Amino acid sequence: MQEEKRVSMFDNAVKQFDRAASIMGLDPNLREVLVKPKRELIVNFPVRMDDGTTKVFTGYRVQHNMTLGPAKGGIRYHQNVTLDEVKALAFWMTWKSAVVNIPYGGAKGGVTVEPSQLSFSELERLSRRFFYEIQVILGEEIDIPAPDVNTDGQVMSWYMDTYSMSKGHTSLGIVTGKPVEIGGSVGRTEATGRGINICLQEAVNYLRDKGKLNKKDEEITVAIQGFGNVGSNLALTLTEESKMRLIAISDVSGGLYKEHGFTAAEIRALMERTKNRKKLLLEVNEEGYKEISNEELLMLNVDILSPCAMENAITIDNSKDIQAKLIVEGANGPLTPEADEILLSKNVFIVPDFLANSGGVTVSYFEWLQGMQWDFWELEDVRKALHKKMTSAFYDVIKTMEKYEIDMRTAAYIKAIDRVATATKLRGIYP
Ligand SMILES: NC(=O)C1=CN([C@@H]2O[C@H](COP(=O)(O)OP(=O)(O)OC[C@H]3O[C@@H](n4cnc5c(N)ncnc54)[C@H](O)[C@@H]3O)[C@@H](O)[C@H]2O)C=CC1
Ligand SMILES: O=C(O)CCC(=O)C(=O)O
Repeated sequence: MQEEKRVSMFDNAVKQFDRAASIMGLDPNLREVLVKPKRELIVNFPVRMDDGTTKVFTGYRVQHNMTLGPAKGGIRYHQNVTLDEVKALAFWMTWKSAVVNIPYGGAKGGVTVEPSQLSFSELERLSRRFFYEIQVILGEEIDIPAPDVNTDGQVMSWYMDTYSMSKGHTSLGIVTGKPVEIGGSVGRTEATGRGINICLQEAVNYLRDKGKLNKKDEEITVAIQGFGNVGSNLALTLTEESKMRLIAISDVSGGLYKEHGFTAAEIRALMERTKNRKKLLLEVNEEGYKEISNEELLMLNVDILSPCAMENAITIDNSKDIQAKLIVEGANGPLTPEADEILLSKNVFIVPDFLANSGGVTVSYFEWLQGMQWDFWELEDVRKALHKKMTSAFYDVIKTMEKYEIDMRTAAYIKAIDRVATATKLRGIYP
């Protein structure tokens, strides 16, 4: 595990790309162009703390590729954020936008900070100052941030306000994931989880059609790691819209197990109680739930596992003990390449992260369209459009997978690389 952690996340991501590039016979000159990030910005910026002292924080914004349209991707606040991590996440954003066929490139940002150590007003000062610092490379048609780990609608509101103050007018298109009251889109908060559930349901349909899963929905068990924006909204859509049994959930504080499955009402209540980053286990102590650790959750005897927390949750060490037959990756990069290989060799069907979690950026795109036109959609229309985009991307990738007889991650790369490579060639590699 130590060995794996020292490996660069960006290098690991490039290994995935290279596998697809070699299968599709990508021109090596194009490979050079498509792998390297276009811009990498590092900012060290001061924040006044409540006790009157000043702390200097480090933040990043990486724009990986902008061929198909403006760069797009979230900003995370976490103590482990590094340039290498942000580069990998920006890289995946390029292929995410391309695979779901929206006119965006890829970017990502982050600040190295443990946000639970900040007061509300320190968080606001940090957010405003960071956004102001990276504004030099942002713009409504250049690079549009969004929420990621430990950032939310409130942080997006401060970003939008900071940018708008410097422009002298309200700029709705500069950031997505805003609250609906200030130009956000209905359906954005739930979008990533809802999109993962669409992929999960389609993967089950596909495996049933192929005779690889012979269970009714009622007999299918699911475990979800992570109960933040992504994991909790997946839990909610799954329990509301299918008969599958969600038997385990978890967050950083640990997990909860319920043999007969959580109901949608229970998930709603847990979401309400864990609002504002309160921890699942510290908030819940009723009977009926059994406490389990995150490691135990991953190894449960379930049909479907969805890691929706952080990267590298499943490694060379624990992958051998995973019993799920279907993994739908909600987080970005939850499997190390070694774990991926081990699970594929055990015939586990893996729906890759940048396809499965592309519902968030898809509804961000809808939000951006609405904001740029000052014209807003109904929830039903957002959900319908999301469903159409996700199912069409899912089956595009399935067709590619069957054509080359490869795994779904490599197929998703081939589909996405092909789109960006075609656009790059049409525009000209050496403008
Ligand atoms: N928010 C979004 O729209 C999107 C997020 N993602 C990815 O999904 C993942 C989760 O993001 P969000 O839900 O937005 O973040 P969040 O900050 O809302 O929630 C993160 C969750 O993971 C849990 N967690 C953190 N460290 C953990 C650990 N070591 N073990 C178990 N649980 C742990 C937290 O307690 C929390 O429940 C990240 O990989 C993110 O990049 C991907 C696509 C879009
Ligand atoms: O909504 C967006 O623009 C991007 C969300 C994100 O950061 C991701 O999909 O990883």
